[in-house]
Amino acid sequence: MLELQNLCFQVSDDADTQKEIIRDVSLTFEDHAFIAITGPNGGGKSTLAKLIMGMERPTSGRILYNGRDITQMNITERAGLGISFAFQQPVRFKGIKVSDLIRLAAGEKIQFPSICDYLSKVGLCARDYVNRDVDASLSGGELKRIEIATIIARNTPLSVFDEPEAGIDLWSFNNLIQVFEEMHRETENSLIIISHQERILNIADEIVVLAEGAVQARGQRKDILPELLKGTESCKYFQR
Ligand SMILES: Nc1ncnc2c1ncn2[C@@H]1O[C@H](COP(=O)(O)OP(=O)(O)OP(=O)(O)O)[C@@H](O)[C@H]1O
Repeated sequence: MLELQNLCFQVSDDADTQKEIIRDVSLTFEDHAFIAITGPNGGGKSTLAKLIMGMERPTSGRILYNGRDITQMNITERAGLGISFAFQQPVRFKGIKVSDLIRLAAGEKIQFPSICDYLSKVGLCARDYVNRDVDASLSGGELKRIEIATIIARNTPLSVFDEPEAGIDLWSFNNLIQVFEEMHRETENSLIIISHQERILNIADEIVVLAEGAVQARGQRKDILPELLKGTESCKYFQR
C-alpha cells in the first residue's frame, strides 16, 4: 500500500518567489489498485509521479510504502522496494541493446522467446528490435513502447506510468490498453497511470483528478468519468 500524507512541493523561481506545485496532497493507493490520475496541463501530475518515484523530494509531508517511510529514499532504493516508473519522456541508453534492457528488467536469465513476448505485447516485432541500441536512432514512440515492455518484464508490486499514450500510434495504443488490463487481471500488482486519454480512464477502477496542484476529486470511475466528460467549462472539478 502506498500512502501520500500531506505532500507539498514548492520551487523558487529566479526572483526567489515560491511557487507551490503540489498542495497538501493526501492519497492512499491500496494493493491491486488500478488508478488513473488525470487533470489539466500543468496541474501537477508529473510532479506527483516524480515525488512517488523519488526524483523530487517533497517540501513537506510523508510517503509511506507498505508502512515504511520512504520519503527520503532515492529512486534506486525505491526501485529496490518494487516500485517501477515509466517516464513521460523515456531515457536513452547509448551502448545498451533492447534485449539487454529487457533482460536487466526481468532480473533473471530469460531467453529470446520471452524477450520477444514482452516486445510483442507492446506491438513491436521482436526480430526488428532486439539487437537495436536504445539510443537516438529509436523514434519517440518506439522508445516509449520499449520502456513499457521493460516495466512489464520487471513485474513489480507497483508501477507508475506517466502518460503512456504520448507518442504512441493508434494501433499500438489498442495493444497498450490490453496490456494494462492484462497486468491488472493477471497479477496482484498495482498500477497508477497518469493520462489524458479517455480510453485509459475507462479501464481504471478509480480516478484521481489533480488540478492546480491539489486533489479535486477521487472516486470510482463510474462516479468521476461522466463529470469529467462534461468538459472544463461545466465540470464541477474545475470550477473555482
Ligand atoms: N522544477 C520546477 N520549477 C518550476 N516550475 C515547475 C517545476 N516543475 C514543475 N513546474 C511547474 O509546475 C506545474 C506542474 O507541472 P507538471 O509537469 O507536474 O504538470 P502536469 O500535470 O504533469 O502537466 P501535463 O499534463 O502538461 O504533463 C507546471 O506549471 C510546471 O511548469
